[in-house]
Amino acid sequence: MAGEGTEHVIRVEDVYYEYPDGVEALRGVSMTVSSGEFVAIMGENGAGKTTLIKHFNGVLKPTRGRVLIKGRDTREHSVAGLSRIVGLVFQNPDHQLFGETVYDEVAFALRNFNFPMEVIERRVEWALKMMELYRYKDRSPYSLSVGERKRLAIAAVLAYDPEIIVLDEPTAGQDYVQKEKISEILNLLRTMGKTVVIVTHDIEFVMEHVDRVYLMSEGRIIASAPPRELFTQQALLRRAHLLPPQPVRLARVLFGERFAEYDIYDLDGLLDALFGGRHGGIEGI
Ligand SMILES: Nc1ncnc2c1ncn2[C@@H]1O[C@H](COP(=O)(O)OP(=O)(O)OP(=O)(O)O)[C@@H](O)[C@H]1O
Repeated sequence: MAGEGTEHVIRVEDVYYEYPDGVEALRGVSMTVSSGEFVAIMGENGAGKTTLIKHFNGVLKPTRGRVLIKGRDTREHSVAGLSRIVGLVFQNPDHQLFGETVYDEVAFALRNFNFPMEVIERRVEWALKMMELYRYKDRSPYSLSVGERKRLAIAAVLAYDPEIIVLDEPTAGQDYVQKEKISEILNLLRTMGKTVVIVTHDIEFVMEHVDRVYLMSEGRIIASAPPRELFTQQALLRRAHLLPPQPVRLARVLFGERFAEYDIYDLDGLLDALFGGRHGGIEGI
């Protein structure tokens, strides 16, 4: 986790955003993300999560308030310039497919950012292999499945190596094996010192990967806390239409009032409480 005094690479200051048709999607949002931090933004459908992250590369500019990316006010910088620092993978991968082939798709940003040819080749091959798409490199992106297209959009961002990576619903539509793959990528990004923001409804994924959760509801941030603190607070979760992780819910049923005495946030914690460490861990299940 990034320590105190670490540089805030994302700083959102009292931001309001109103869509042209009058929908007020953000209502006074303030938040920060430190360098190297992994943060999740969670909340009910329509809470404003996607609207918020679209402010990080300047696709949307605040109606009121300001967004600073590494100190740069997004209103004074181009989307292209900000995108070099912030790689954003949209919820719907089709919104960011441009290339005729899978290879071109990943090479697109690298060419735009004028990387040398040999670097482009190396990076594209690396990113496609990471996302297990290399064998499709000559195919049209539109011939891929939805899950594969999502991984292609992630590969395209990984390839040009931005400092901040923002993923909108990365695990949606991915099977168990590919979800593990995305987990591996996140672990790798952590060792590389990247800053990562994930928008997701996937509580288990959040428990595994993030340092801090910003909980949103109706265009506002209603809480900011490490996942373990947040996921035991039922009233807050209910406001954001989230359920605690299943092991936490089961532990409440099993242990009632004594629940708080145990260290239960995931399945391993529950198994420890039940069997005192005499179990094979969740891998055996
Ligand atoms: N282009 C748009 N024009 C008008 N209103 C919009 C537009 N995009 C989003 N909204 C509205 O803004 C609000 C916030 O939407 P947003 O997509 O940011 O929510 P979200 O938290 O990402 O939701 P979800 O979990 O469903 O993806 C919603 O009321 C939505 O209907």
